[in-house]
Amino acid sequence: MWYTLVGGNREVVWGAPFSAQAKKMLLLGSGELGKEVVLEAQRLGVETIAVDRYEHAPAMQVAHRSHVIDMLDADSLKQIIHQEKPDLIVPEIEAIATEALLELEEEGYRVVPTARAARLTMDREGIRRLAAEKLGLKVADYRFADSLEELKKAVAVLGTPCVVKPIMSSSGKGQSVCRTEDDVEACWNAAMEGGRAKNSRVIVESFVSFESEITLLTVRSVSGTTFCKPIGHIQKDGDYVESWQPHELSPDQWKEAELIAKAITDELGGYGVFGVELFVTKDGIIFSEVSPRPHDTGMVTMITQDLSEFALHVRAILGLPIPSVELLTPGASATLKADDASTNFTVGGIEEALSLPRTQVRVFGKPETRAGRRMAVALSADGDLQKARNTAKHAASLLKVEEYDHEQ
Ligand SMILES: Nc1ncnc2c1ncn2[C@@H]1O[C@H](COP(=O)(O)OP(=O)(O)OP(=O)(O)O)[C@@H](O)[C@H]1O
Ligand SMILES: NCC(=O)N[C@@H]1O[C@H](COP(=O)([O-])[O-])[C@@H](O)[C@H]1O
Ligand SMILES: [Mg+2]
Repeated sequence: MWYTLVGGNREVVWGAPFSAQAKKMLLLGSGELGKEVVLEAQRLGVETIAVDRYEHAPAMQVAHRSHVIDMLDADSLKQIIHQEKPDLIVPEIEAIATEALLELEEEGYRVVPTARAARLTMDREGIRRLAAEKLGLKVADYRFADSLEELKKAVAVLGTPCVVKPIMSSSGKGQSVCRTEDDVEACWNAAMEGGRAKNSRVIVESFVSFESEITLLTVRSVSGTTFCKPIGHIQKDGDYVESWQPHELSPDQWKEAELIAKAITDELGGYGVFGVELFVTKDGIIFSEVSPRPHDTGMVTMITQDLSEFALHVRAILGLPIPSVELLTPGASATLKADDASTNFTVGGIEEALSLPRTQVRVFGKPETRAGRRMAVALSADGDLQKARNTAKHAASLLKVEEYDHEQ
């Protein structure tokens, strides 16, 4: 190994990709968020390896190389890590055999932000018990259930409406609102069909009537803890459709939100971006969940901040300083989702969307659609936040996923 040390530390010196001195970053999960992480890592000359459960995932299309494995299988995960020997293992989704990450960390591998954080946030039970029972953060009342019978009992205790979610899922998959006791069975079935892992445990939460919901991006780096301006968002069927930054909070709300975000991220530890999801209610701020990685609603930072959440994540995990984060303009994002499953489709309307002022699009390049699958996002900036939101929504509405017609 060869190092130049000019007042820096060894960890932040690296050679060219593919060389023996390269800094190697391996992503577990290669969706739209990972794609941006890879691009930012490459800007700093890092060698990138993308891993996911299917071929041609978005981050694989921009990484130096890729592997397709079952990331829920501990042996496959360990095998690929031992083969690649990355300097950094970067979980990009929850559904990973996190017990393998704990072992790999013991062996000396660096897991971002830590293997324990990946473990605790991989299922809703770990993070919920930590937040509510260890840290005493305000959360919606909750119960866990392993069968339809247990779910019926839990709903009877919590009352309706309540929200039923598989303990391991994301982007709202398998989540449903139980409005009356007659809905319980349908909610149970939805959770069994929609969860990411073969696990029949669910969480049921009292429904929170929030005024708004926000993501507080919190960055832990060598420079300390930094908060981005709050991101407001709207979710449909448990998945985000629109986000904007900044979301106005009163000074008291801001203070409470920061305290919660600091408490949970300090507890999880390590370096990186965390997406702290909070409900803003008349009676204060309620903790919902946290991603120990960039957040989908945070894609808006690609147009609002000097350093996007992806650039921040990469800097933080590489041990580089983050002296400040600037919000350059108010802005908004809106998503394009597919209506049906297809392997033979086109994404159109890009020209029309880009004819709107201060608007950009990101087309993720996913090889297949599914009903409700996020395929692209529109980003708009404007000094007037409401205008930015309207433009982003308009741009997203112009984007279309269509079945490819051979006859045309
Ligand atoms: N207890 C609740 N009360 C009211 N709304 C809720 C509750 N839990 C979840 N929601 C709504 O559903 C959305 C998704 O829930 P949650 O974040 O728990 O799911 P997720 O599948 O982890 O989503 P993601 O992966 O996108 O963060 C929330 O942002 C919120 O809009
Ligand atoms: N809310 C979490 C989230 O947005 N995660 C992002 O979606 C991808 C999975 O998408 P897919 O289900 O379309 O493959 C993940 O890989 C990640 O980039
Ligand atoms: Mg969420």
